[in-house]
Amino acid sequence: MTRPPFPTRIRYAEARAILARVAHARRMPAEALALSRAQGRVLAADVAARIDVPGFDNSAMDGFALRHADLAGTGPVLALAGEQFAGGPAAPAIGAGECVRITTGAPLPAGADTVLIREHALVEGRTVHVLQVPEAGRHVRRRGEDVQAGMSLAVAGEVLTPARVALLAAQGIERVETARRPTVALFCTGDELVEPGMALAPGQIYNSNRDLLLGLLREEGLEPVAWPTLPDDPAAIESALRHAGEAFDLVLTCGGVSAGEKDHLPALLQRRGRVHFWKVAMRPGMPALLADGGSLGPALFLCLPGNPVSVLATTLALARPLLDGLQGRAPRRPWRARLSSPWRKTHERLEFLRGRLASDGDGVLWVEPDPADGSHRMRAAAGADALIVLGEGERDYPAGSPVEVLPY
Ligand SMILES: Nc1nc2c(c(=O)[nH]1)N[C@H]1C(S)=C(S)[C@@H](COP(=O)(O)OP(=O)(O)OC[C@H]3O[C@@H](n4cnc5c(N)ncnc54)[C@H](O)[C@@H]3O)O[C@H]1N2
Ligand code: MOO
Repeated sequence: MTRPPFPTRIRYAEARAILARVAHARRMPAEALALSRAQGRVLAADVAARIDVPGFDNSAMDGFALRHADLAGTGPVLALAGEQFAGGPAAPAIGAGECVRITTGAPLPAGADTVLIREHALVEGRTVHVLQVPEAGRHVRRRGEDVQAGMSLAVAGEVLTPARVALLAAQGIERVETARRPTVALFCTGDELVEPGMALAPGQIYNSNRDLLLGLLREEGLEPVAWPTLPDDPAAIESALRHAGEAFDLVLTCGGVSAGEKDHLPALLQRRGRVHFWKVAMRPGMPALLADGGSLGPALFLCLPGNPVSVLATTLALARPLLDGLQGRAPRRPWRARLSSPWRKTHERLEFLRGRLASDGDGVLWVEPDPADGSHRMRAAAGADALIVLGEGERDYPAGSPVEVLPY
């Protein structure tokens, strides 16, 4: 048997390295987006602060701005000299023995250095009795206390979470450079597939991978386009993939990528494209294939196996790193948990087992592996909320073993 001219039966780490290299070479271009539409995007350029925040010393509470030096002695009394509301006209500077009524966020009047909260004051006409003396500087938010102009606020590769969007909005920034999102065409293949809502003939099954893939990709913020299900017919597959290959950044297929007589994708991509790898030593998900489209078009092709749990595992373990890489996203933080039950791993490949996460009263994260580990057993995957990654090789994992988990 001649060796194929591409990596095959490779280790998962090697597949990740190839995905990273291919993604780097196909980086999405940056596009400037209105900040209000940028949530969830990957930043394509660093952002530095333009202004100090707070922009001026201001009150953290509703109450009275005063000079702390005036509070010496017992039962201090101050003269109410004016008012300073947030966004209102500036109050005059306060002099000795005076205070100014102030609201939260209002600039501290000149001369004031401390705020007395409303609840600790008794007001009689223009006189304010101080019931409880605050520490010097209390309830004052200093200019630049949170952000100083020039400091780094966000760096390329970070995802714009709502909090990061708000941080940039507080700078008056209205446009940001983000990585364009890859466009994704989605194909399910197989003569046995019937869409939900139709009647099943003998030997047919419902297409469940389409909704699984649409959901997983939408959770990544993508807007995948599902194409009609493909029959196990080489000419029909070639024609559809060529159309998608011309129009999308990524063509994602599921099914028809293994060793069967009806598995046409590997031959097609070897003939018309350039295969980066086929078959990764992982379970489930072994038959996954990555290729450049070649004469099928400029798209990248990632072909996932058809078994539903394999789709879940390969999407999280292969497609997601690829999509992250295409957008220049910084590596995600790994999650670890302890196995609630022992597990005996009896095969060589890297395992992506289904498990359910729960944290205990001590704040330790545990994961309960589901013994229903067949790659067709979607009920176990649906009852779980994480994939448990177990290293290569046979091994006994006692209860309590720390393991990496991919929550979903
Ligand atoms: N001789 C070998 N047989 C198989 C191998 C192998 O290496 N040598 N690999 C096995 C592994 S591992 C997997 S995973 C599957 C993957 O096969 P394919 O990618 O070719 O997928 P299909 O054969 O088309 O389908 C597999 C399975 O999944 C069902 N399926 C497919 N699409 C959908 C869908 N959209 N929704 C729900 N279910 C779907 C399909 O009916 C099959 O039952 O191959 C093993 N065999
Ligand atoms: O790799 Mo297959 O996905 O084990 O069932």
